[in-house]
Amino acid sequence: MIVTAGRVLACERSAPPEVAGRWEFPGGKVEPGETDAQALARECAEELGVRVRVGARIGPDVPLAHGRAVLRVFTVTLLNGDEPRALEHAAMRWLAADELDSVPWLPADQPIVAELPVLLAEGAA
Ligand SMILES: Nc1nc2c([nH]c(=O)n2[C@H]2C[C@H](O)[C@@H](COP(=O)(O)OP(=O)(O)OP(=O)(O)O)O2)c(=O)[nH]1
Repeated sequence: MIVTAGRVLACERSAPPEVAGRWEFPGGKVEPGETDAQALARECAEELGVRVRVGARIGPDVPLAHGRAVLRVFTVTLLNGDEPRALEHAAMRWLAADELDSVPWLPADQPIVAELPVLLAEGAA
């Protein structure tokens, strides 16, 4: 989860068809031999073209529908003034706390998104 000036970066999936058009936090699967933080930093570079420092975990681990993995979200800080670009997503938006419901999040994200207004108010980044 990337937060800048009280807004969280939401990304629209372009594929596969069953989840295209749904919104998510940038990230992806942990590869063998990677830590969670290494995987997240790699995915941020691949998907957004940014360098990041991975911070604290937020929200619960949410089991994914297929039951073989969990969704785990961390705060990350952008490094060196890097600005995210949607290299693999259909679109990207910076959402304020009162705009979180303006996009259709993936189902697994909803318990985490529900905690964001409090985290944003606390200045999580
Ligand atoms: N990155 C991300 N994935 C999410 C979120 N919510 C959610 O249900 N998912 C699911 C979608 C996918 O089934 C899985 C992440 O897989 P992915 O396809 O993004 O992973 P990846 O980048 O490694 O892709 P690939 O190499 O397997 O093609 O987690 C979310 O907020 N962010």
